[in-house]
Amino acid sequence: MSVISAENLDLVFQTDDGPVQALSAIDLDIEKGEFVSLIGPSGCGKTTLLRVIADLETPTGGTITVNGMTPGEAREKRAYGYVFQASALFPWRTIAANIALPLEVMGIDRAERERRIEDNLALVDLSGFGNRFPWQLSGGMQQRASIARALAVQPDMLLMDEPFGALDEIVRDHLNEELLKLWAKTGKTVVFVTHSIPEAVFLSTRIVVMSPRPGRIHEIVNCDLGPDRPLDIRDTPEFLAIAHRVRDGLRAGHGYD
Ligand SMILES: Nc1ncnc2c1ncn2[C@@H]1O[C@H](COP(=O)(O)OP(=O)(O)OP(=O)(O)O)[C@@H](O)[C@H]1O
Repeated sequence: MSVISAENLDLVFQTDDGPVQALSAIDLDIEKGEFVSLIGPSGCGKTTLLRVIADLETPTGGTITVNGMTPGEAREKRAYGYVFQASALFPWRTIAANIALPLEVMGIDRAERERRIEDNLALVDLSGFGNRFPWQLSGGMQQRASIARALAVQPDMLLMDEPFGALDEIVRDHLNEELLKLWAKTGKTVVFVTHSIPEAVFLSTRIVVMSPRPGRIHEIVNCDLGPDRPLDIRDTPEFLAIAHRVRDGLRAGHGYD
């Protein structure tokens, strides 16, 4: 069974300047354990699609199921963790208390909360940083903490909206490697929004190339580089061929030429 199954999905926002068609005729199936990136120019509907999956927006046409349920039911069952572009950690709470917050809301007892905090801090290589405040950590560490927070609710799926977009190249490379390891270790399904072709090719099993006005899927590119991907795989002909194909798809979708 697909973890996410969208059929003929449409979303029109009503604005003061008239209707904006953010998504048009989206057909997409994502299987358990896949790492799928959404890539495309600004305004092509990547975030909107992620928000529809997360039940933060309601489509105006078509159907979508998440784990066989409506997005609303899946949200209630905590089927996913959401990681935003900025870490969205509460500055007045320590890292541990930030991770604990959704667990408190879920009514999970203190001992289990502490166990999950420790386990997930270890998973993102932040053991010992639980008592720090977000502002005491670097941007990359804050993003790792927000990944730990998303994982602590034990979701089947991670929805990540340009989580590393604001970080410098070297930190981003490092976090890409860490995320890949985490994905291999946990087997979670990941849906990942990015503007970066190398990031999408490095991380994904499939890349959904979107085009704007209205936001639609232009092409889906398979990325069969295998699970073992050191950073220097980016210099191999196989990697460059996939990157080339994604770039061609983005160009064609743009309608420049
Ligand atoms: N709440 C909203 N109300 C009205 N229009 C919206 C709303 N959210 C998004 N849009 C519009 O829908 C379209 C798709 O936006 P979306 O943020 O999904 O694109 P995106 O591909 O994620 O862009 P970016 O890469 O810049 O983040 C854009 O034209 C945007 O202006």
